[in-house]
Amino acid sequence: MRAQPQASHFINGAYVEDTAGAEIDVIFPATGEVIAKLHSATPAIIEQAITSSLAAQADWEAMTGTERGRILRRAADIIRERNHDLSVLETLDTGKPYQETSVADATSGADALEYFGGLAGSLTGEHIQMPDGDFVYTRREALGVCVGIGAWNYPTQIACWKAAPALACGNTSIFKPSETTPLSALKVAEIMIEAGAPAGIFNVIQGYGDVGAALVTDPRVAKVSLTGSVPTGRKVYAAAAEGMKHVTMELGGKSPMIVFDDADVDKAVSGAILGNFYSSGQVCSNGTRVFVQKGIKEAFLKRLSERLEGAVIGDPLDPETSFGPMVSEGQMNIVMNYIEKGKEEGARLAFGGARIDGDGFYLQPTVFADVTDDMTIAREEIFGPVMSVLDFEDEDEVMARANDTEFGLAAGVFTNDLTRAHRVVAGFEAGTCFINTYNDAPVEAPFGGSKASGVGRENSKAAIEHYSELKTVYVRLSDLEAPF
Ligand SMILES: NC(=O)c1ccc[n+]([C@@H]2O[C@H](COP(=O)([O-])OP(=O)(O)OC[C@H]3O[C@@H](n4cnc5c(N)ncnc54)[C@H](O)[C@@H]3O)[C@@H](O)[C@H]2O)c1
Repeated sequence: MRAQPQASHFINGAYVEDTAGAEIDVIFPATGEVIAKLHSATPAIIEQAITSSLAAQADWEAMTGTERGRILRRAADIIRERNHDLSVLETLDTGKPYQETSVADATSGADALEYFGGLAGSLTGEHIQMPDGDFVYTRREALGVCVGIGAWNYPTQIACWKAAPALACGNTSIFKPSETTPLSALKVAEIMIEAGAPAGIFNVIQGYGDVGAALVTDPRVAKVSLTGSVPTGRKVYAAAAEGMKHVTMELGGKSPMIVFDDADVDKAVSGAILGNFYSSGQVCSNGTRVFVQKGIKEAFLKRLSERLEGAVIGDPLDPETSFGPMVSEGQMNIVMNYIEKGKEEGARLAFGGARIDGDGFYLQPTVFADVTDDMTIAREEIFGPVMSVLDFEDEDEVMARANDTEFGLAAGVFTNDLTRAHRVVAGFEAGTCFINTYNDAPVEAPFGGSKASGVGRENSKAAIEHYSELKTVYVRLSDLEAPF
């Protein structure tokens, strides 16, 4: 199986290569096969990307929002037309089942391009009346060159969630995908040109962390948006602060999901499956600490095990497969270590817990019961298919325990008592909350984290504030006096 792109980078409307850059092997996680070989960006490539992005910015911003929006919406349409091919590529790159990529990856990217394309024509400043005829107006201006740095779990979606609002606001965008999943962002860049985008407004360059760091520290870059882990976020945020750059940080989590004993058990089990095993558990907002009220704990665990037996584990390109491999051997080993820690620290293995034999990086969906708050598996982000089930007695106790974490990305509650549901979400220290559902992330709704899980919001109108700034203009029509 080969998925070799024309070249590693896409700059100024064309594929570009520089074989002097460190090699990047792209591996199909289901088989371990190398499907493409790319090169990390050299300083010369980084320079080309920034120069082209800077050169394109003023003319792009000078277009009307409606014109910019039309191009983004055309790109969305092309992505939808090619959803099958793009989804196959995403599956090869990430190992996620086609059953998922065909509905949640390219389509989610297209949603962002369509939504922000639609908003672009309506972006305005405001008029503020002052006494004696004076007034203030604000101009909503682009920031300049915006850098996006991606994680490997949703490569197309992350590229589009960062590029679409940036471009809608008149910025240009440089995207560095994760070195683990570099393929699909190149396709997005190709499609932008096909949709009529001027060369240079969306450049993609590959590379390891050092390429990301070079982009973040370049004084010509105005804004950095990172999707990645908290440790990387701390480094990138600090480097951006040095240059007083705007940032959006979409980082990791260890989110709680609380199931009260009046909840519909089957729906709660569905929520727990969606919030732990979609994308083989490689989702930042996953509700990996599932607090189940004591009265329904055994019923919940029994139903969960029955439902997990129904997971179809296999070739992710087969549309029947519902559970694929981990993205890489390294990530599989990290998760295996956590599973061992869970056993050592006394959690009860209720389901799975083993690697599946073969060349691919497959793990079983895994559930630990009788987990306590101090266990490593209940404190650290695992980023794999490992659910921790914890017991609780009452609401006050579970709220304190749910919030006792440095993370604050997401949180969910399952209950049939609506008053309690709203009280509980108001008490969650998290940016994105769910009632009787888990992990829905439509483009119309803000998405992001509190506490160590992030800064800023992606999607929705809220993202506009993070990709533009207001210039204030005071206009005096009254007499102007001075003390001397
Ligand atoms: N909140 C969200 O929206 C969201 C979404 C997906 C994933 N994530 C998080 O991402 C993590 C998994 O992804 P990962 O392993 O690719 O994360 P990571 O932090 O290892 O890498 C993220 C990106 O940062 C780059 N990078 C690494 N060091 C850098 C540096 N010093 N300067 C600039 N860039 C640097 C990497 O090359 C990669 O492209 C998990 O913690 C997950 O929760 C968050």
